[in-house]
Amino acid sequence: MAGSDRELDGEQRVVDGLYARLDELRAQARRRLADVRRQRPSGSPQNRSERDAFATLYEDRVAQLEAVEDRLAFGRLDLVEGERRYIGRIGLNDDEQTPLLTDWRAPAAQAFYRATSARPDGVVRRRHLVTAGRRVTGVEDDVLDLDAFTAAGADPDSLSGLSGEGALLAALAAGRTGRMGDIVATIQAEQDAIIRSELSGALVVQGGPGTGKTAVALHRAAYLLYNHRRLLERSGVLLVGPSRTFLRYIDQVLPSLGETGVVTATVAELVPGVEARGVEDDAVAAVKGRAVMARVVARAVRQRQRVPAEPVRVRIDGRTVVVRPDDVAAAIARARRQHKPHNQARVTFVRDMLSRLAEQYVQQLAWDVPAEDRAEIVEDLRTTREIRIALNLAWMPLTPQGLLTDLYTKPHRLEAAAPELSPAERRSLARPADAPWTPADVPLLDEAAELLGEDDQAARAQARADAERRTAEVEYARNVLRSTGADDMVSAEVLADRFASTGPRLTTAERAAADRTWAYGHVVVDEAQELSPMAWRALLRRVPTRSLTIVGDVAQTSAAAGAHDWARTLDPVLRGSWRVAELTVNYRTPRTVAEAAQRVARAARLPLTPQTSAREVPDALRLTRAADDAALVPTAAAAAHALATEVGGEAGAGRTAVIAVGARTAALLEALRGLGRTPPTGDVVDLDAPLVVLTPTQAKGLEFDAVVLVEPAEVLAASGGDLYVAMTRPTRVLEVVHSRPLPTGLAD
Ligand SMILES: Nc1ncnc2c1ncn2[C@@H]1O[C@H](COP(=O)(O)OP(=O)(O)OP(=O)(O)O)[C@@H](O)[C@H]1O
Repeated sequence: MAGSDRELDGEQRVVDGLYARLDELRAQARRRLADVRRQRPSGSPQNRSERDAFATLYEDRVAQLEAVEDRLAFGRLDLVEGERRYIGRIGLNDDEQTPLLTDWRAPAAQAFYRATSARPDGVVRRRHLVTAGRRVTGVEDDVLDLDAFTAAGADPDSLSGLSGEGALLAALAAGRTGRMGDIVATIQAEQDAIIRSELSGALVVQGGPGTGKTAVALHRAAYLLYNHRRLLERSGVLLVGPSRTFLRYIDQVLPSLGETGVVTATVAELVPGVEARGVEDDAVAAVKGRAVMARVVARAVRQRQRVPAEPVRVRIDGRTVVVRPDDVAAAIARARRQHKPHNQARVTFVRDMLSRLAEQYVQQLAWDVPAEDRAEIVEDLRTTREIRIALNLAWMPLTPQGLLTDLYTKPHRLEAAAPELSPAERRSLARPADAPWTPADVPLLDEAAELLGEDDQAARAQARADAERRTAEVEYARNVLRSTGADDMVSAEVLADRFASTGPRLTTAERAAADRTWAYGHVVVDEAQELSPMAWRALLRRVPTRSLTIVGDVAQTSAAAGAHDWARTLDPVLRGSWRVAELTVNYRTPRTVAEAAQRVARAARLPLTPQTSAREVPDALRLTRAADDAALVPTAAAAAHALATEVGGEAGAGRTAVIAVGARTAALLEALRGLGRTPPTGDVVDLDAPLVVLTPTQAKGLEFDAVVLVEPAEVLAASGGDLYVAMTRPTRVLEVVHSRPLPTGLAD
């Protein structure tokens, strides 16, 4: 993959020019930032927030230009008409606006990923540039149109080779760092088609382990942000992952692609203000995740709108008013007809009841009551304690937390609300009032929040005032952008958001993350097979446009409430309007390991997507037998210790994971400490560590150079999907340590 010296020199000169331009732009952005910061901090709040908004703008720009340092340019297209086009991480122009480097997401770059010799698309030659820092160390060419290539007088000897695989294989063989990297230089055609698929609608990407689903999802997010900047910058993009550990694993990919504004969350984090730290049995989580729980929550809300059995008599200023059951029933019926959330409809109910009670009161007076006095009577009734209690009992103002706690702590309430659940299932939901929320509670709280709503009178008045102020701010921002020539960097709307003189300056991402009812422009869901029906409902509420990228593998499901079949899971919530794309090449797992994993998966009857392996690694699958159960943990720890040394090398670069069922992890950690290792512990696993101990669920979506899988029969007993996940994490070695017989397929 070297390329002749002359070729390398030529490319070096081009690459030098590109970095020089990058440096120039960085200096320019830094200068502008310094200028803004130098402005006096005094002045009106409007001036101050404007200064802050510009400072953020330039800070973002500096950060973006810093992040693209590595492999700034990685490709070149030679076109039939003689044009040469360099492809890179971002687009660069010179001062005259002549393109120097084409952004990989631009239409003009597409042929770099898609052109083949069967369909060259006007490309004569595609060249991959291999760089180390700013130095060009090699080039690798695919000639797609050999006739045009020689007709143009090019020297076939200048070719480095006719295969396009070198750059890809080099990327795949690189040691793992504990953080996912981008694949922008080596995206493959089937991946590119998914990345560039249109924004609208729900796209499901199904593929076996290691086929690049996560990588593709992240590059698609970057692609959509680039091509629909105005829309998505304001509405935001949400990326949902299975755990905080996973989100940390991928958190550098989007910045390295020049994108920083994406909101990342787990389903457990979707309701602002709710921290779901509780743990519970998967079986209980599965009950909470069932679709029928939507009906249960709705019923629980309706059951808090109650007609009293007996009339309630209240004395007020020497007269008696009666809260009559039939009045309450009529008022409830009227309020319900508005189809508003519970707390908002309650306002109507209370108003209606007070006017009925006021009428009773007035009837008892010997004189005509003018309208203004009537209002006073209503107010007196409203503040009378007994009346307040009677009306609250009929229509209680509720919080989502209050409603759910009531269901979990009062068996009679749950029984009334959830006749669909068996008595044993209902008992399994019982918990003390002060127990922490669990991840499976969050979609239920969200469902409740949706049905309860907030008392929105104050909010509506505020919204009107905000809208007026905002129109003025956008107009002002537009003028500022026009006069400073910065209008290609940010839209007037986004800048106006940052002007907002109230409160601290917030980016779209920050505002979206803090608002339960935020409507995102696009949502990307990774490891989507784990989501329960209730989690899907919570998620879809956040994308009214149904513009989604859903990536996952129904063979890797471990959650009992998760999906084993996309149609069964998605049809009820997306009404059949979704499309599927498949990925079929495993770029991670060595062939022997991938094949063993597929045999095991087939034996466990998992819904497998066929795949081929891009990697051949000798001695990748190792089997180690421990004498008996007592020897299992010490043997596994010793194997992990040795493997970590083997793949870690001198620089300690490689990553090793020990994967075992939860009941084994404490003993494994202990044994490793005994060997002088210090594997990290805690909720969010530190993936920078050279050696970690994980359960299959924690390992989901991650990858390591080497994996020690402890007692696969145990993992299989918990879930076939778990074993499939655990076996497909390594890029170089899978060492299986067992004392019990191996599951079918593993050793064949
Ligand atoms: N085109 C590519 N070029 C280079 N590396 C790639 C390419 N596609 C995928 N990879 C690498 O393959 C590995 C697996 O990718 P990724 O984690 O996205 O797979 P996945 O399908 O999400 O796997 P899983 O289902 O196991 O979570 C990653 O290291 C990724 O960088």
